[in-house]
Amino acid sequence: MSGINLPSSSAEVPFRTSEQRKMSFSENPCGLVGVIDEGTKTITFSVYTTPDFKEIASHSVELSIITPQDGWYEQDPMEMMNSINHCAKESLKEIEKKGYSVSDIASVGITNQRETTIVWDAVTGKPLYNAIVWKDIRTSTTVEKILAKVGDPNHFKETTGLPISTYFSALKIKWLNDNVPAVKQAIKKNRCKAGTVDSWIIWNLTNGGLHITDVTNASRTLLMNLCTQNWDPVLLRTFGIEQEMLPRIHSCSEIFGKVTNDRSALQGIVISGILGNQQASLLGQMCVKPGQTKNTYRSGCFLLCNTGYQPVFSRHGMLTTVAYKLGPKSPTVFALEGSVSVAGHALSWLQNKVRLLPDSKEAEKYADMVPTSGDVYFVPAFTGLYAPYWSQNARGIIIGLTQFTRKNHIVRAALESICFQTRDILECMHQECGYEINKIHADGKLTTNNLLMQLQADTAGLPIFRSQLTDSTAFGAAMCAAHAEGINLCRFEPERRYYENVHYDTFLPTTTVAEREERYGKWKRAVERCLGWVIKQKKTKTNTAAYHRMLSSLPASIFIMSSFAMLVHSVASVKP
Ligand SMILES: Nc1ncnc2c1ncn2[C@@H]1O[C@H](COP(=O)(O)OP(=O)(O)O)[C@@H](O)[C@H]1O
Ligand SMILES: O=P(O)(O)OC[C@H](O)CO
Repeated sequence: MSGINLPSSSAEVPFRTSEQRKMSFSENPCGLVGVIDEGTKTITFSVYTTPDFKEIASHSVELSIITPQDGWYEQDPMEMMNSINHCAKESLKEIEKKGYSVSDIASVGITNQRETTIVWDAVTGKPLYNAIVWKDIRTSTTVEKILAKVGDPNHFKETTGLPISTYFSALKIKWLNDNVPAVKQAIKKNRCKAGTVDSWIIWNLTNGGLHITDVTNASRTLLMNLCTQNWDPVLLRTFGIEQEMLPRIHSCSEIFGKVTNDRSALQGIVISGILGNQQASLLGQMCVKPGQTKNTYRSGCFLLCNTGYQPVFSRHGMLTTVAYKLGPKSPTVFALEGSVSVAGHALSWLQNKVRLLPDSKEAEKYADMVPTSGDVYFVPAFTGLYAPYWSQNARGIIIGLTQFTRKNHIVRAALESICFQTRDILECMHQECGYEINKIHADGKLTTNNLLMQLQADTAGLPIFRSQLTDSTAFGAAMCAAHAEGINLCRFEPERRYYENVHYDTFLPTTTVAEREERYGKWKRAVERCLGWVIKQKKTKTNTAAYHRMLSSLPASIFIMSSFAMLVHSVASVKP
């Protein structure tokens, strides 16, 4: 099957004849596709039929998050693998009830939370540390040091499309190398492997046979050159990372290999798709033409605008990222992305930490009990703010409280914060890519919240098209896997899927321009107040060690002065 030159959706590829279909289906007559969706909060395994992509089974479990210190987010890589296996087993039971068997699954696609970084021992296959999750900010001191040297947060932007931020994998690998002796040792012995979650999953499924990633995940590391789509030697040197540690970069859709791990429920199945989860939902939403835009509302919120074959470099805080590359010989399609680190996570916080909500699923009910947020604004900058601010020193704020404020107002303000953050992105996106963004395709669990969708339309002044597909991310990954040359289970048919199969609920704006601008102006004032809140990073155990290492390289007089300052600090922190 020839590669399909998306996004020019008119680049037609002939339908397979029934003879060809029989041939390619000879091994797997039912042509099912499985998807591992490893999100920050939830792991799901689902199974789709082809070529109509009906979901016939799905099983999810929540993944624990470990927060050893404020701003640190970790996950257990072994729990990830066990959960994936559990979900796969449960889904396989479901398909068996429907008359299928595991051998009907022709291939499996993987989509994952991006930037989250894992290092492991190539010999034992064991993780050398917990996964450091994308929103973790332990590397903020390193970021500050790099910024002090290079001056410009966009120093690597032309090469990578990304600003220097705690968000990206390079900083996390550097931290692991600098702070975890087991990692340092493994690197010395040439046994250390590193990667994003997709690489870890594939390494495990193939018993260490494959150490690979795809171009979308690699484009989120701050180590990949967007032009060559390979690891950049200058960046590797800058972060002190050996190329041997890193996976080989592939396209998103090709036959990578088979699951060989005999403990995996997926043993014997071909792996033919890898895609970061936000790129997968861009595909799943059929945003395949330049200018088409989607926003996914999950723990975070990620708005991507397809910019076609040319990377567009942002001057206003958007990221330039690879959207997809559907085969080794297919062209690379790029996107501009506005990333919001806290969306649904704000609701989880209201539920689990401050207990204003019994369940984030009930946010709509609670927020709907009041007609407005009562002029309360909630900026959930728990670990700083991502796009377009990129401020690691911002912290959360709830402002505008009066004696009349009820918890319902705060819940409503949390929903509005998701909408205002999206508006922040839209403001810049339009200036950057020049496309008239006249509607947004919305997906993700949070979009079941009708009030959120209406508030989004009212805040952005744009119609929101909510996909009725249960999961655009998994759907995008399923299409990507089924499209791979040699698997040939589907032809990527944006037009047909768009108009015939996927249905949308539409939410139209009900506010006037003046109302929108007034409220948005207040949001911007609230944001201003939370920027730069953190003046000095708190010293942690580990960065105290790094601090001492740094001190040992300074002249003695400075050392004495610094030690005196630390002593004063520790005396001051002793409680009476
Ligand atoms: N039905 C729902 N209504 C509103 N919010 C929801 C609902 N279900 C989940 N959420 C929110 O969505 C977020 C998690 O979505 P999920 O898709 O599981 O995340 P992830 O992509 O991080 O794995 C949570 O932060 C939770 O607050
Ligand atoms: O797991 P999600 O849906 O919050 O997505 C996380 C993103 O991929 C992080 O960049």
